[in-house]
Amino acid sequence: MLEINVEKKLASFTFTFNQTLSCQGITAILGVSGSGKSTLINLINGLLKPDNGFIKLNNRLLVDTARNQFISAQQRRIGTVFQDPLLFPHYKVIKNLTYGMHQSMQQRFDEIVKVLNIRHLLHRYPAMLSGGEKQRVAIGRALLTNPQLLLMDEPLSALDMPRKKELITYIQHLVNEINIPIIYVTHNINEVKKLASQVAIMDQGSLYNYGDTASILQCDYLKDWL
Ligand SMILES: Nc1ncnc2c1ncn2[C@@H]1O[C@H](COP(=O)(O)OP(=O)(O)OP(=O)(O)O)[C@@H](O)[C@H]1O
Repeated sequence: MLEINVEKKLASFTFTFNQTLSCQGITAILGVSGSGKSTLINLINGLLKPDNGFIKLNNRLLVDTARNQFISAQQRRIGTVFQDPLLFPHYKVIKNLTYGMHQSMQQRFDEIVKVLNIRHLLHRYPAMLSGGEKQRVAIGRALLTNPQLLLMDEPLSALDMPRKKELITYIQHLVNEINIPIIYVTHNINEVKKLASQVAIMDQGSLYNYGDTASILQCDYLKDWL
């Protein structure tokens, strides 16, 4: 469970978000460009500090401005997968995967490599991978840090349509087989339909609506998106 009650002044508005996310399966954060989706992700993973408020993950305080408490990004036990996979170019895939691996994940290495279908890539350098393969390695690297929560910020946006479809299948496997809660940022409603159990709609820096996918897809706001 992720409890969020934060404010942050941005260039064109003050970002506000006050909602507890159950984090069962995949929670999509949906909104147009500039609505504050990445700001939310970066407040959760500790790359940004709120001006006011708190965030708690499974009852663990990550930040609380009233108590002057701020847990660093490295200590949050949250993995983030960005639009750009950002692998170390001079390390082979295997070293990219094991670089920040948590000790407890050694016995799950094979399982994660299998789910993401990256075993045949382990001894290649990132330059020898396609965009979709790089993104699968980036997801594997994030999972091997043993996070309690995985954040994905538009992970498909740099990929062509066949690769998008392929990666969606792998993300679905993660939820079923690795059993990790995922917060998934997108402005693509088809990705929401395929992946998400819950959806939060962001609009001009505020939470517009939050609920299970079937009911949120009915809301007036999304009429023009369908
Ligand atoms: N560090 C910052 N300081 C001030 N303003 C910011 C900062 N980061 C983003 N903004 C502004 O805040 C607003 C929300 O940006 P954000 O990147 O969170 O939106 P987004 O929904 O993720 O957009 P996109 O889909 O284009 O990535 C934008 O108007 C942006 O210009």
